[in-house]
Amino acid sequence: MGNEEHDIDWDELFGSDNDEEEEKNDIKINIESWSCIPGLLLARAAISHQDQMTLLQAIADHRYFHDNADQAMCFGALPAHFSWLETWVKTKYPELFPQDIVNRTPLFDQAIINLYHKGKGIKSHIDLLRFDDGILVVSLLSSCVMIMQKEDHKVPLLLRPGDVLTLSGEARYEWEHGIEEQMRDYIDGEWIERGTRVSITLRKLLTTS
Ligand SMILES: O=C(O)CCC(=O)C(=O)O
Ligand SMILES: [Fe+2]
Repeated sequence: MGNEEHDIDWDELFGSDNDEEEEKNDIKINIESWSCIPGLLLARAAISHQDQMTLLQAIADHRYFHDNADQAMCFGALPAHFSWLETWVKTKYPELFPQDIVNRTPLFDQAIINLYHKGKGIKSHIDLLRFDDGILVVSLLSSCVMIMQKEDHKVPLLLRPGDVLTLSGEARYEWEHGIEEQMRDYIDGEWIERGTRVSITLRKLLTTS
């Protein structure tokens, strides 16, 4: 009997410090990058389901999309329901930006909340140069395919609810990003039906001194 007790693998039952290490590594494995687009990173399923719901609830409570608007903006100190994302990046996902960006304070002082009804998109563009380097996009509610484009080189990215996309350097300044107007997206041999999508884009205005 006593011997059996010694056979129990307590680490397997209750986890060990090593498991915690592995979990941390898992998070890093979930960040995708594209060698052809330096500065583009995609943290998969980075926002918990609960945090996604809390963000959506805040967006509903603050009536960002009142009067049929499909876009709203916040400037200056971000409201608490978005500003936690700054601490979240700095503490949980600092590798999403180069160090000089992640260390700046504030990391972001502008938010755009976009509502895409099914089938809607956004024209291919590079974000205005009055915004600094380092842009973060949270996807909520529905998947869609975003197209990264530089000259005739197009790279499709599947964005799912809870994914966090970051753009810096080449990805921010040299590649356009856009979302086609279509009801469904074809990617990796699969059709993915669109629904209503909400995104939160966080940026930092350039300081003009
Ligand atoms: O909705 C998105 O995923 C991107 C939004 C965007 O590119 C922008 O507002 O500049
Ligand atoms: Fe953009």
